[in-house]
Amino acid sequence: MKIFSKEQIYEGDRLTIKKQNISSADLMERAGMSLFNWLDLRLKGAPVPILVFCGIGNNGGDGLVLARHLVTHGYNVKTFVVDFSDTRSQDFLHNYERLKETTKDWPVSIHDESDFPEITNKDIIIDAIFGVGLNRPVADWVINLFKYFKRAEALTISVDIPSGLFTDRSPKQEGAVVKSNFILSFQTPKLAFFLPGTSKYIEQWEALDIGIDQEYMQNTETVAHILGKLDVLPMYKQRDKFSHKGTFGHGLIIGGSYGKIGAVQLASRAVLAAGAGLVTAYVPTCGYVPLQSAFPEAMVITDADDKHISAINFEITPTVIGLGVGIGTDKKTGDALEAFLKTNTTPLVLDADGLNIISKNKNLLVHLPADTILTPHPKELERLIGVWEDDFDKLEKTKAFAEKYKILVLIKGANSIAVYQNKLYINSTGNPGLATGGTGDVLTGVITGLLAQGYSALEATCFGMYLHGKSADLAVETKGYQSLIASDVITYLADAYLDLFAQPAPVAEQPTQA
Ligand SMILES: NC(=O)C1=CN([C@@H]2O[C@H](COP(=O)(O)OP(=O)(O)OC[C@H]3O[C@@H](n4cnc5c(N)ncnc54)[C@H](OP(=O)(O)O)[C@@H]3O)[C@@H](O)[C@H]2O)[C@@H](O)CC1
Ligand SMILES: Nc1ncnc2c1ncn2[C@@H]1O[C@H](COP(=O)(O)OP(=O)(O)O)[C@@H](O)[C@H]1O
Ligand SMILES: [K+]
Repeated sequence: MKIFSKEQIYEGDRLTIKKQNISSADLMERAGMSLFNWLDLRLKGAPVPILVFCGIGNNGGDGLVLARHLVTHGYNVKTFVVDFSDTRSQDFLHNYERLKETTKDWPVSIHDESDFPEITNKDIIIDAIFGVGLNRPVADWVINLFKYFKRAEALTISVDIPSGLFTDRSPKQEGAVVKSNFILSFQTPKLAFFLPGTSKYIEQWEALDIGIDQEYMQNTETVAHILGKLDVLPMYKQRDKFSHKGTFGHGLIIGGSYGKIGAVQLASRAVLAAGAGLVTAYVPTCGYVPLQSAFPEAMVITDADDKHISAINFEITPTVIGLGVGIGTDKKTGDALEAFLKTNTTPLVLDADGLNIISKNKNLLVHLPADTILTPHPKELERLIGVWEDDFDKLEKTKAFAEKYKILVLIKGANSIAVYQNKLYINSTGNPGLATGGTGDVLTGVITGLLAQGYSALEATCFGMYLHGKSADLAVETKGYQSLIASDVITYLADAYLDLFAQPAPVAEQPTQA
């Protein structure tokens, strides 16, 4: 699913108005109506107090349309105008008048803290104060209103975007954003919903279709995408009846050091579980017995050194190499990696200490083959690209870094983001059960295994992080968040694959009356 920028959203509105020969007020009516339908379906006329807080722009206008429909359908509504500026939008004014014509209960203006109304935890707050038009820091008294909402512990539903959230930067002040329980976002979610610094203001979101021009939606290229099942399904490669293990490539995992051989075992098992035909592990000698005993499907090549990789030499011809899991940062290993990277041309996935070694010797970056995949968690990323101001800045810096070296960077996190050719691919699967040692090693293995089968770097990364997260989502159903361990993510990969083609369960038939 595409994530449109603020400029693209405004352009979509403009084009829709033109092509469908409607007014901007008509489009606002649709937006407000879609909010009403969503609420009405759930509330079914319940007399719960609904407090609609409107700004003075078009987000506020949407709130006024919603308020009007709630009034005409007999809901218990109170409307407030948060007067943060004198410049009201045309469509706000139009709907302000319409609401006044509909009810004697006119909107109440809020100018400062003394005007804050009483709110209880039984009420519903509709937050239609700021939308995507927010372009400067919010005034202190309005931030106090956001905090007042939070203290009230009422169910809070935001229109389009939680008020206070920018579309292109993080708010400077903690608490300067409405803490939403649910966001009803027009047509497309916003990038801020998925970034670690701003996602804390969001519990759930849903995109409401307001009939923005389909051709525009389809043909417009966006920087960011959120990856769901429908996005990764077309990447899936079917197996030919006459295929054999050679068809699916040979993954080589280079890594491990004394005490960290398990990382290589996890990554190598994941290579095969993702579907590669063969896997070989390249480890220090101490890894030989544990790997051969615990994992009979793998072939093992050992380094001359017992505890650390000291030279990377092998006679096989792997399709792809996954390098770095458990490898450590011993000086010998650093030298071995440098010598290897200067001659290697095989496609590469780099993770963990493999990345940390490169961070200390950035001259090595120019030796990475094009489309090398780097899989840093945020701390590893910082060592590679330096510090950033906020998540948006981090993404810009990562884009520039990936472009400079013609590589792909997968930033791991609750919503992992792949950065490639100036585009962002945001994963939608996964859960906090993955916050346990070794799950990153499994991810490296999955991506290596997919590359081995002929998936492109972008496909292997997107499909790999989707499957990895999906596997964890399915695993927690029986393992729970706390007990999930990295090996489970490998076990449940099978279910993640099967789930790609699972049909939705049929709606249970209603028993017919005799
Ligand atoms: N075609 C349509 O009608 C549709 C519209 N849609 C809806 O429109 C929403 C965007 O509306 P919007 O552009 O009017 O901006 P909105 O977010 O309401 O802000 C209002 C104004 O406040 C100002 N301002 C900004 N920051 C400020 C600050 N810190 N403190 C004080 N003032 C500040 C700034 O104006 P400025 O003062 O800069 O001139 C800004 O313009 C979108 O989210 C969606 O809900 C949908 O219904 C689809 C169809
Ligand atoms: N809260 C979370 N929600 C979803 N995924 C998570 C969460 N925490 C961690 N992950 C995922 O788990 C993996 C952890 O990787 P990493 O930090 O490298 O761990 P390790 O080095 O122990 O293998 C990444 O794929 C990351 O995206
Ligand atoms: K809002």
